[in-house]
Amino acid sequence: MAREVKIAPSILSADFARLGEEVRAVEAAGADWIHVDAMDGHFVPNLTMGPNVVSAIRPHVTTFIDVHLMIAPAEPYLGAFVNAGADLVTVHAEAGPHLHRSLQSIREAGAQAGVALNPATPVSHVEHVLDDIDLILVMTVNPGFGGQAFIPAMLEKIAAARALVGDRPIRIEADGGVSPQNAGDVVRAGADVLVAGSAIFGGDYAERIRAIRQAAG
Ligand SMILES: O=C(CO)[C@H](O)[C@H](O)COP(=O)(O)O
Ligand SMILES: [Fe+2]
Repeated sequence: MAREVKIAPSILSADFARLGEEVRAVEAAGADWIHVDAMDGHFVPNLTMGPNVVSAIRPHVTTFIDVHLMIAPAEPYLGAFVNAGADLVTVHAEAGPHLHRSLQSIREAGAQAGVALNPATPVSHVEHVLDDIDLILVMTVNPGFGGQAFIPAMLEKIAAARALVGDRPIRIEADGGVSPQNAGDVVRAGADVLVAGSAIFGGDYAERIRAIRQAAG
């Protein structure tokens, strides 16, 4: 089945002092989604943004907003991220014992639900929640920072995630170190959403998005 590949610039690498302008610019440059990385300084060793940043950027774009929560516990904040304007909220499988409950809360609040897997977490962790998710986010770096090198062993994991979902309408998102150099391999392995932060921000956004899309095939 041919899948339309979505390019999702991560605003982790944007200029935080000009976020409204930055999201408008990547939307105009051809971004399909906007990826928002929320980090809590506990689940990952970095602090970034919360629901107030999502509500601040929401009026600037019509683009689908994809929120990646690297926070534990996530449960108390799920409704706030959806109410702020997230179209999809992804929680980490490693972030707490009640993954199914978190996924139900996201959908009940009105957004699509995703599960993220750290590099060492097997895809079998989502086997029993496949009816409750819209996306599997395969971390292709260790979560916490932009600008890290893609972990090649994650190509096999993307393929395992694709095989696991079968015919279900579940997207597979690759997040971390994605660039024109590896986008082709990542899509051939089975991903259909490509997150890219450092490979897009800091240059000509349209040109960089086009290069990733072209490499994705
Ligand atoms: O979730 C993330 C880090 O935890 C980011 O989305 C990811 O790292 C994107 O940035 P880059 O493309 O620069 O790797
Ligand atoms: Fe992310």
